Amino acid sequence: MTTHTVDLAVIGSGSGNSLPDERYADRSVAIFEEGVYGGTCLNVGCIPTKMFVYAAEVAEIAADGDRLGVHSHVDGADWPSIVSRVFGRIDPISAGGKRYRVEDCDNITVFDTHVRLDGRDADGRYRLVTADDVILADEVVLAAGSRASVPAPIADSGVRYYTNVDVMRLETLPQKMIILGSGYIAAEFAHVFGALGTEVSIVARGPRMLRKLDDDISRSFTEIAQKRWDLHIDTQVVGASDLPDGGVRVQFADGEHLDADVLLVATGREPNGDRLGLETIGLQLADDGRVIVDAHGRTQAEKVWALGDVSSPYQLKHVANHELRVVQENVLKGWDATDLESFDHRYVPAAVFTHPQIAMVGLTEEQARATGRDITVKVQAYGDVAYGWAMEDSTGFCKLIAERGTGELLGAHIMGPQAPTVIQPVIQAMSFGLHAQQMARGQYWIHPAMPEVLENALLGLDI
Ligand SMILES: Cc1cc2nc3c(=O)[nH]c(=O)nc-3n(C[C@H](O)[C@H](O)[C@H](O)COP(=O)(O)OP(=O)(O)OC[C@H]3O[C@@H](n4cnc5c(N)ncnc54)[C@H](O)[C@@H]3O)c2cc1C
Ligand SMILES: NC(=O)c1ccc[n+]([C@@H]2O[C@H](COP(=O)([O-])OP(=O)(O)OC[C@H]3O[C@@H](n4cnc5c(N)ncnc54)[C@H](O)[C@@H]3O)[C@@H](O)[C@H]2O)c1
Repeated sequence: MTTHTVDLAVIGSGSGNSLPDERYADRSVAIFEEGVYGGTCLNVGCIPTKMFVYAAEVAEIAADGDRLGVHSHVDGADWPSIVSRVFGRIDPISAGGKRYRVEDCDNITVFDTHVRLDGRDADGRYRLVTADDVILADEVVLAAGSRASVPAPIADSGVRYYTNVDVMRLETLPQKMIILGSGYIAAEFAHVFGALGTEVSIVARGPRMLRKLDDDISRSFTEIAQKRWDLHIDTQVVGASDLPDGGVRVQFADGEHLDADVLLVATGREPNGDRLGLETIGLQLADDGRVIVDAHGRTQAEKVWALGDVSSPYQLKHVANHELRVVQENVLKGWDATDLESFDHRYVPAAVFTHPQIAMVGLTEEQARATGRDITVKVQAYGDVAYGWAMEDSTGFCKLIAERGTGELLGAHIMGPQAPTVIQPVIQAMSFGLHAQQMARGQYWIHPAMPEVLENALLGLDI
């Protein structure tokens, strides 16, 4: 065992990798990464999925051409070439990021291994232990992310299953895929594989897909999903077995089963705090497994900070990055500084890059009603504004929720083409306190562009 002493230890190279910027040049820093350098978003999350999503989108548009008088069709997808294009672009970014830290940053040491905490030494420094090294650190940042959670009937069955980590590197496009789960990851991969030619079955334990979203979105999306994919709702999985042809069988509680070439598990993600030895420094986890932090990113152990999926209520990259910026400032200011920066979780937006695309910010209608405030709701169809009408869109809509009287915007939920882009002005309005009337009439809206769906929704609110 070799012992090293550093000022700061960072566990996780996702958002954590960005922490030591030039202002940290006079501090010695250890970065620990047990997986691929750069973390989930870059390697197995946001970035590769959206590269596949874009390819799927191109296939969708081509397949839809005839409806508009453009004779186009999809001859099939060259899956191996898509995979090699996607990872041919991503893998060098990961390798380059690691090389930069190892070769160009004199104050930084990268340990490419699992690490866990092991109490404190006699001087109060934190002990971090790997298979070969002991690292003593004055300060620690937990940025260890989350991992796919696999339900017991699948984990215990011993079948070969895939998660976001390996499904994007399949050698061939499966003919049939079962996706277990009906949240973000299920909706995005169903779109990707379905559009590229796989027969997709989705197994949802509840009555609808995307159940955490606003009811109108969840209900409408489920109706669309039922037409596009083989959707099994209210279905409990009790086991699984390998088939002689290399496929997999998933067994349901009602005695029915489904067979496919590939099983993708997309049933939520659990924070990695349980694998960090936090009990040795007196830290307990919240009931949902998150590391508990205050508004400044401080845990209950002095000079141990946390950010991103390991501690955040939002498992989103833009939130992990925001929390990183807050903790980055705060570590420089010092644990007891009176002017620490705070996390801003007031208006966290999110998007599901499925088909049609979905985006939201603020409260759902149900949550808004539960506040007891007098609310007004407007649902504006894409097809009733010029560009949506030109596209002959028949399913898209924008739902706005505001307070009657003040016009304060409380929530926005959009399903339709470019929803994650169309929603951005509402995020801005809510973040800067712009109310519905000012937002609708205090600016021009380019005609006939898609955001007119937002303008019309604002004007339709009964304030
Ligand atoms: C398929 C998928 C698609 C997604 N798409 C989007 C999207 O479109 N938009 C969006 O906003 N979010 C998306 N997300 C969520 C987003 O990827 C995460 O919220 C974000 O990456 C979390 O960043 P992080 O830095 O907290 O953790 P991570 O990026 O997961 O980094 C943590 C790192 O810590 C390492 N680690 C953990 N424990 C240890 C240990 N004990 N020792 C050493 N190393 C350790 C891990 O190997 C990991 O690399 C997606 C997630 C998935 C799975
Ligand atoms: N576009 C994006 O921003 C994006 C994309 C993908 C993932 N993510 C992030 O990653 C997180 C994880 O994604 P996800 O889709 O795995 O989680 P999710 O929370 O969105 O959905 C989990 C799904 O699994 C189901 N489920 C949970 N336990 C189950 C069990 N035991 N048996 C059967 N079904 C079960 C739930 O009912 C739900 O449908 C998301 O919450 C999101 O924060 C974001």
